[in-house]
Amino acid sequence: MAPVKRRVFKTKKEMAVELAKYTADLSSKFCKERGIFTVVFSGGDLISWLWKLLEPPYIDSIEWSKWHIFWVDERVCGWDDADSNYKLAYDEFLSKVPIPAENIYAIDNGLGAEGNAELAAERYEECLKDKVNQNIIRTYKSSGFPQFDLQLLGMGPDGHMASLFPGHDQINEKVKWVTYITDSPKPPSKRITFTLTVINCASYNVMAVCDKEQADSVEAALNHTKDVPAGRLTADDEVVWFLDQAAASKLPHGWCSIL
Ligand SMILES: O=C(O)[C@H](O)[C@@H](O)[C@H](O)[C@H](O)COP(=O)(O)O
Repeated sequence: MAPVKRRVFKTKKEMAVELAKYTADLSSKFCKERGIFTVVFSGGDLISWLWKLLEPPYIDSIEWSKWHIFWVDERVCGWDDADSNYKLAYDEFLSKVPIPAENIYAIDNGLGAEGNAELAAERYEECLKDKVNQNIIRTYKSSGFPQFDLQLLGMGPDGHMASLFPGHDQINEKVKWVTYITDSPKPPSKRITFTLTVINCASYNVMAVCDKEQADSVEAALNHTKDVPAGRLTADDEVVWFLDQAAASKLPHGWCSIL
């Protein structure tokens, strides 16, 4: 199994600087190896921690035209809705980098606006299958499941990741690539989400978490003291938890290096 690493930073700023370096290094590796870099975003605070990529040297050196963007989860709404993860990423990040519009794979706008979670999940899974057939997304070994190069994830205070919530059944889905929830404890209630199998097939998984509200769940996930969805995160090559000191504050002393 891939190693699970933890990196703890004094400030969110230091974390963002290292997160940018980590992402840029992987971009350069995959662009060189395959000429394509598949990146999966989550919603929440994660997007705001990508600001360093928008500055030199990264803004000028990253091969943006080779990036392909997907979402690990999305709220079931239209693209212009204030809840939309696509809108958040577009406004704060995607509108500021030259990634071709055709390389950005958002939820179906019409189904989102209609609030049709089930069909929106099916349509997003079809989109992923299409990109596998076009060799844009790789597949994981012989499983046929999609394998993304890098997923940038966040975790809620209850230990959820993507839209896989504690005590909800979506985490047990083994066949589908994308599923849906209509009673999400975190608003809005309707969401689509990658399944755990798909999430764990990724080559590199980053879990970025800040603030003390998440500290108990960080401890539970990393020490496996309680079964929270984020505690089940693995990857093919590497999982790295990027934490600020507050989020890491419940971990045993000396367990993490403070950078
Ligand atoms: O659509 C969403 O709400 C997100 O994708 C969700 O899974 C998020 O990553 C976590 O809830 C952490 O969110 P925060 O970073 O805002 O705490």
